[in-house]
Amino acid sequence: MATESTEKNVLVGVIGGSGLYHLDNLTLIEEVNPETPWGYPSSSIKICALPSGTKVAFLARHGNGHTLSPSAVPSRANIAALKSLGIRAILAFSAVGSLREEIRPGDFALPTQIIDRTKGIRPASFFEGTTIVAHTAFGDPFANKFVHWLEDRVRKVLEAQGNGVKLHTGKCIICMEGPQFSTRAESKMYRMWGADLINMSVLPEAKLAREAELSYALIATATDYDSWREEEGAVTAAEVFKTLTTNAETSRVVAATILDELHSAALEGDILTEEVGSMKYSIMPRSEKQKDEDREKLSYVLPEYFSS
Ligand SMILES: CSC[C@H]1O[C@H](OP(=O)(O)O)[C@H](O)[C@@H]1O
Ligand SMILES: Nc1ncnc2[nH]cnc12
Repeated sequence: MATESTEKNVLVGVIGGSGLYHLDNLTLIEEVNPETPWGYPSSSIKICALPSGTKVAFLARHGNGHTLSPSAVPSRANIAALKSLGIRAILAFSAVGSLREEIRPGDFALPTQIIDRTKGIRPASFFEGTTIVAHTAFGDPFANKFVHWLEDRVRKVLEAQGNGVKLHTGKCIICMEGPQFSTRAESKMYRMWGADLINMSVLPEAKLAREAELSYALIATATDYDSWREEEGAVTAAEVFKTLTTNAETSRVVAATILDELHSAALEGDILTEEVGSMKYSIMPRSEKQKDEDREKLSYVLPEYFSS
């Protein structure tokens, strides 16, 4: 399926979260809406050109017009559709709550760890429902080299902007089911567990990107302090919305500054090859009990292993 890729030469996909429904300074080339074996993505994917001519793909996680709740985001279709376009790296954005005093609303963070508090209602594997079993390594849930590559670049952009937005690195994000926010007790418990940030969207997105052998990193943009601060009101959507617009503007500046270089890095393959080949020993060996139709389905995301 990665055949369209080199023709289109779109190597970097951006997933926009709450508040981030488009990027700046892009010329729309075409909108595509691939039907994958897991259905259609959240919205059509916009293939756009940066001022340099470099192409990137943009997908709004909750759909255009934010019609999909976090539990209803068709993450398998999203990741499969991006892979089918030839994407190698996904830069995802997310509005998150902060579980630490020093991560202030308006700050950005690059998490390196995840705690899963989703409730098992989101399909979280391409192998689910097939006769093929795979156990994907997920100890380092984000693409280490990619995250490291982003650190200096994102920090520089934020410093140059001069609005005092800080970048926090090496943080742990907890992904809850939602759509309701956490109770105060849960919020405090997550802090005790060592979580620094909270959202409702990084899973199963990150797991599926890894299964599809795509490099995935998340820029977490803090909107609130969740509900752990004794003297303060618990988080509300109204509070989140207050910071969402400014965070989205800053995210667009970050994207506009780094996407060209990210495309070059993906082309050269130096930082974004870590995940390629990672599924080779995760998939149980071929057996006659595996159904051909399942192999065919999986060839959409992993043609390297399942194309006959
Ligand atoms: C709008 S508040 C909760 C909502 O915001 C985040 O969305 P995203 O990660 O797509 O930016 C969070 O994960 C929740 O889905
Ligand atoms: N406090 C919070 N909890 C979960 N997801 C969020 N997204 C933004 N703020 C959040």
